Amino acid sequence: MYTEQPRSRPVTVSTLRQMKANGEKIAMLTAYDASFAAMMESAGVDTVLVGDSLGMVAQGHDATVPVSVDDIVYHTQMVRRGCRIPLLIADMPFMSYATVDMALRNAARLMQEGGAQMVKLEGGLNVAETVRLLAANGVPVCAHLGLQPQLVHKLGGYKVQGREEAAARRMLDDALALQDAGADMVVLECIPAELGARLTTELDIPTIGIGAGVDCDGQVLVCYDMLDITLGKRPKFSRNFMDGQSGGIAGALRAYVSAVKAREFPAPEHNVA
Ligand SMILES: Nc1nc(=O)c2c([nH]1)NC[C@@H]1CN(c3ccc(C(=O)N[C@@H](CCC(=O)O)C(=O)O)cc3)CN21
Ligand SMILES: CC(C)C(=O)C(=O)O
Ligand SMILES: [Mg+2]
Repeated sequence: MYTEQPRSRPVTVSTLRQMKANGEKIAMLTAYDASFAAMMESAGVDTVLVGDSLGMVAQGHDATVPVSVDDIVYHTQMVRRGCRIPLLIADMPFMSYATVDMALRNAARLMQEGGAQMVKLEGGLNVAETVRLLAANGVPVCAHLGLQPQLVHKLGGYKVQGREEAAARRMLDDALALQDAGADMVVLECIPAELGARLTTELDIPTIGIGAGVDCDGQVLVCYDMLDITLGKRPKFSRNFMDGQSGGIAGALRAYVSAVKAREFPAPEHNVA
């Protein structure tokens, strides 16, 4: 069991860099309201993401596409009131960074109105210039490669990415371009574990995996999946942390943090390819 003392100081971008350097795994979860955020803080979660997955698990849509900037601002405000220690990241929704001007304006809203400390956006080379301008304006940025759920209507479904060597190489180029543009972190979603390991070795910035193998610098899950309250099917890469422990939701959150820190999650059965 993870028995470190709870943190007394807020997690920053440099804390996360230091964790990568020290080989301490980063535990991230999504949160959409103050109560869950507070429980995550108590459980030792390092960083909390107000994900656009809220469009699916909270709003009941079958994609993240309908989520608006107003929605993310509203949920980020709620999460902000629940926790002070974890680094607070807000997803930029579909079409909210279609132009650099829009990206700057909407990132400003997530930080100034929502209280986010970092914004996350999906894409590779196509968003590198956007990332560069955000970074130049003091906006910490988390990139998001592999499966990009906002592209579901182009992809035709939620599928594993980077299986072929050519696609893996393109993803590596994308990741290096994003890092060069000033990204502080990158989420890797639904890719072979070997590719997650390769990207983690090649990059100086921390990698956070979701269905990307145990060798990423950290892990993230949609909290509804790990608490087994997801509407419909839970992705194969998730695990029900309510199982095998008697501490309720607080226990499940602690079990997740502990399993990530101990490299026990994800296990080979959670690998996607
Ligand atoms: N509840 C929930 N969990 C998530 O992880 C999540 C969301 N919602 N919404 C936004 C995106 C969409 N994501 C998804 C959604 C579905 C699969 C999925 O069904 N994957 C298949 C394997 C993929 C394949 O067939 O190649 C699976 O069985 O897990 C994966 C990621 C990840 N994110
Ligand atoms: C699954 C994570 C990485 C995400 O982007 C979300 O929750 O929206
Ligand atoms: Mg998202």
